[in-house]
Amino acid sequence: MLITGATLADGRVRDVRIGDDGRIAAVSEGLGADAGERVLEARGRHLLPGAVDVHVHFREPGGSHKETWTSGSESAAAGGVTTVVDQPNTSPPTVDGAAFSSKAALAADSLVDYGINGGVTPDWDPESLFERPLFALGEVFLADSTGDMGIDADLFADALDEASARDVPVTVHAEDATLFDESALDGDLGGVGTAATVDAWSAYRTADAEVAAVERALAAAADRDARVHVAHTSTPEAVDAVADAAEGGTAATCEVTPHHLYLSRERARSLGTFGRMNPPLRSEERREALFARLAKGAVDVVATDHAPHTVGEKRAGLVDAPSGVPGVETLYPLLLESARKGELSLERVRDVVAANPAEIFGLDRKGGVAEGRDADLVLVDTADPREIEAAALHSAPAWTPFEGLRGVFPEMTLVRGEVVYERDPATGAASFGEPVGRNVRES
Ligand SMILES: NC(=O)N[C@@H](CC(=O)O)C(=O)O
Ligand SMILES: [Zn+2]
Ligand SMILES: [Zn+2]
Repeated sequence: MLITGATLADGRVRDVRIGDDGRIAAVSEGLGADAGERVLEARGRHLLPGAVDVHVHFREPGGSHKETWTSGSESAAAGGVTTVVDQPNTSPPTVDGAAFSSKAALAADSLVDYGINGGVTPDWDPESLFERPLFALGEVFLADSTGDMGIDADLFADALDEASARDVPVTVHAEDATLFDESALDGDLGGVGTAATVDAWSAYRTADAEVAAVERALAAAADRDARVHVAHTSTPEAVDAVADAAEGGTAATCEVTPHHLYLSRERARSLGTFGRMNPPLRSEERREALFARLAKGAVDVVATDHAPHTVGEKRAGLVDAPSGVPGVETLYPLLLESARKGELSLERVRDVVAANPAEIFGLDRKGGVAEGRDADLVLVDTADPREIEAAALHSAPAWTPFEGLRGVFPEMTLVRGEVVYERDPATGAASFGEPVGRNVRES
C-alpha cells in the first residue's frame, strides 16, 4: 500500500509505502505507485504512529461481562491505539505461567497488538511467569484496587529483585492505604450521581497517600537497581518525585491518565460513582498543574488505565461500586483536541502516546512513522473534532466519563499494514478488520 501526501506529526508532508511484511518500507517525497499497489490519498490529513497504551484492563479471563478482547480491541482500534498492554488483575490473576497462557489464548481475538503483564501476589510463581513472553511486571499494587491485589513492602522488594535480575521493568500502582482518610466515607454520602459521592472518594484516597507510596517505590527501586514505571500518577507532586529520581539516576518513568488530565473533583461532580477510580480525581488546581507538566514535557507517558465496569455495577452506592473508568478509545482523540486548540504540540502528543512508551518498554518496531518500523498507523483529520458520545464508542459497557467533551477521532487505523478500523467520514459508519493482533514480545 502507498499512502500519499500525508502530514506527519512534525509537519513534513510525505508519501509512506508499506511493504508486504507489514513494515514501513519508505517515507519519502514523490513516491510513485507500483503496478497493482493500493493507493490511499491522504492529502490534508495527518498520519501518526498508532498509540501504545501500556495500561488497559480487557478483563478476560473472568470478567467478560465487562469487556472482552474483541470489544476492548475494537475500542482501541477505533481510537488509534495499535498496541495495548493488559494488566494482571483478572480472574485468575496473571501471577503464574498457567494463568499467563490461558490469558494469551484469549488475547488471540485481539485486533491490535498486545503485551501481557505479570502480577505479584503472595502466591505468585516468578519462575513459570518469566518463562513466558511477558511484557513487564505490573501493575504491582501497593494498595488494594479492583481485584484486591495489594501487597506489602517485603513482597514488593522481592518483585523488584526478580525483575531487576532479568532487566524487566516494573509498573507500580502507588498508593499507601495507611494514609487514606477513612473519615471521608462516614456520614450521608448521598446516592449515585450526586456531587458528594465522587468527592468523598477523592477525600478518602488522599493525594498524600499517592505521593508517599511513589517516594517509597522510587527509593526501593533505587536500592535494587530496578526499573520502575509509576502507573497513573494523579498528582503533580508524584510526577515531580519521579522526575527527581530519574535525574538522580534511578530508571524511573511516570504515566498519567486522560481522566486525571481532563477531569477533576470540581469538573466531575455530575459523574457520581461513575467518577470513582484509583487513584481518584484530584482538585482542579492539581489537574491544571498536571496538564502543565504534560505540556512542558515532564510526563513520560499518557496511558489510559482503561478499566471498564458495567453501568449496573457502577450504579451501586459509593462504597460498593467498583473503581475504574474506560478510556482506550478516547486517549488520542482528547489529546488531539488539545493539540488542535494549541494547548499541546502534535509532537508532544505523538511522544507521550507512542514514541516514549515504545522506547521505555523496548518496542523497537513500534511508536514511529519511520522506515523499518511496523506500519501501525493512524490517519486523522486533525481539524475535525466531534463531541464524545458513549453511544458512538465500542467498549462493551457503553459509557464514558468524557461524555460531551470534544475529541478528534481517527478515520483509519492500521496494524502492521492491515486496516483494522475504518470510519466513513461522511456517515460516521465504522467497520473493523480481522483479529490480526500478536504478542509484541513474540514477533
Ligand atoms: N484504576 C481503577 O480504579 N481500577 C482498575 C485497577 C487499577 O488500575 O487500579 C480496574 O481494574 O478496575
Ligand atoms: Zn492501578
Ligand atoms: Zn490499572
